[in-house]
Amino acid sequence: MDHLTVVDHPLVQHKLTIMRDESTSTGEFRRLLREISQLIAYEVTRELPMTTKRIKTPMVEMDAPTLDGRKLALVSILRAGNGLLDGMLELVPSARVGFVGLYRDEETLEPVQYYFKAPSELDERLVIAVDPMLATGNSSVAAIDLLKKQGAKNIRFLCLLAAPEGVARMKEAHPDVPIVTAALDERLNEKGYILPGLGDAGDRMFGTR
Ligand SMILES: O=P(O)(O)OC[C@H]1O[C@H](OP(=O)(O)OP(=O)(O)O)[C@H](O)[C@@H]1O
Ligand SMILES: O=c1cc[nH]c(=O)[nH]1
Ligand SMILES: [Mg+2]
Repeated sequence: MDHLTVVDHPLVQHKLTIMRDESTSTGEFRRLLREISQLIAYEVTRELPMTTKRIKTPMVEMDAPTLDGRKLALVSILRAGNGLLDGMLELVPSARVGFVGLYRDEETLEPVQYYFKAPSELDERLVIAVDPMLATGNSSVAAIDLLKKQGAKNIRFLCLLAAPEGVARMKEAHPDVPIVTAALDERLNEKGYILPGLGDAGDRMFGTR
């Protein structure tokens, strides 16, 4: 997989435009994030290993394709990652789920960790870390550091918006982790927010601030 994949599907781009619009309500924002997550999930899971199993249709027996290997692990970077997680779990209900609790210190833009819980046997699973925003990349780099420390070897990062600064930081720290996003935006502002962006994803999802 390429280091950066931008999912330019018309439905993704249409929904993203509504999410960016400041007049979109919290409920609508959350619903759209869930919908988009399923469309991006399609891309990030495209190369899952397959095998076949013998089944009987009402007509004949056949060797039918089925997913191979360990159940995949979805890891949500709290809080905003949960918006992507919910949609992906509807698509892959058997996935194991982990959580990395991080928030960005507003002054230093450094991540502050408050929680970590990962599924077992991470080294044998495809691990998909999800967070809508890749801004400086400090949070995603820290989350992936933790996942690697826990044994994860095959990791992908799924987001909604990426800034060039965050993509470069991820490429430097974790060149083995492909990024799948709905859009690559222009840049960060002086406070580390993505431009044009959509504002604070967590606040828009949960109606805080
Ligand atoms: O790439 P970075 O510069 O690290 O910024 C991105 C992080 O910022 C946001 O989280 P935030 O800290 O606002 O926490 P929240 O999800 O709890 O609102 C976002 O969901 C990412 O985790
Ligand atoms: O633009 C940004 C940057 C970081 N976190 C957000 O929620 N939005
Ligand atoms: Mg936030």
